[in-house]
Amino acid sequence: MAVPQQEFIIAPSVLNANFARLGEECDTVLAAGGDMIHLDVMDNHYVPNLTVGPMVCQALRDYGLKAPIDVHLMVEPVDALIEAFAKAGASYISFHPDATRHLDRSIELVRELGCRPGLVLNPAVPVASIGQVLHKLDMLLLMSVNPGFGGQAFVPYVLDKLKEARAMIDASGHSVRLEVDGGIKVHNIADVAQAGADTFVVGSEIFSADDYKAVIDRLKTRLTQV
Ligand SMILES: O=C(CO)[C@H](O)[C@H](O)COP(=O)(O)O
Repeated sequence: MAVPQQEFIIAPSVLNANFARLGEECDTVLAAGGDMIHLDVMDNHYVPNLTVGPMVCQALRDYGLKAPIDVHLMVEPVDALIEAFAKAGASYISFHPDATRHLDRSIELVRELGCRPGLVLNPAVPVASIGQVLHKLDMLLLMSVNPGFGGQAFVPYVLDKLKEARAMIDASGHSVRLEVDGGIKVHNIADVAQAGADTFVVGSEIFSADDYKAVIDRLKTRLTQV
């Protein structure tokens, strides 16, 4: 049974935000039309960069952030940080299958802790590799850059992976969001949506602009044309 196309969601990645005033940056980007905050957690081990831990997620909740927080764990191993981010107010918690020894158990852990589980596939990892656990997910995130840094160019072959993932999700009959992350811009978001994505992580395109609302309006206008 096919699942109808879900509404489009823009998830601004705060990787390129001004971390000295992160709470205000989140307020501004949400007021500008962002739907949820995407938080990139990097450990200088799974990826060659180091960002934030659960304290920052908790600080955003304490600051008053009500929007969903979409946590992308680029860490290895994952289970201890799944627990810490669940306690710190994460909404979605997504991680990479190759960062845990017990994939099914880690997915269950996210669910047991009251969060929405997601899996993240790097560009070269086949979509079919997570077929057995697709029904357990709320999110499948396809990386369209090699993870670790904002501002990289979209990897073109991920368009075909999105089509494959969309077909797999629709055929499964389960409601799984199909998120894409890396190199999403005004000029390519429509093609990426056409390929099947419904949730778009956008970092530098928004945070390098003076007017976040103008960029998000342009992204959403492109989506209305799909
Ligand atoms: O996860 C990421 C990198 O690992 C970032 O979320 C992603 O790259 C978004 O930034 P941009 O839109 O600038 O590509």
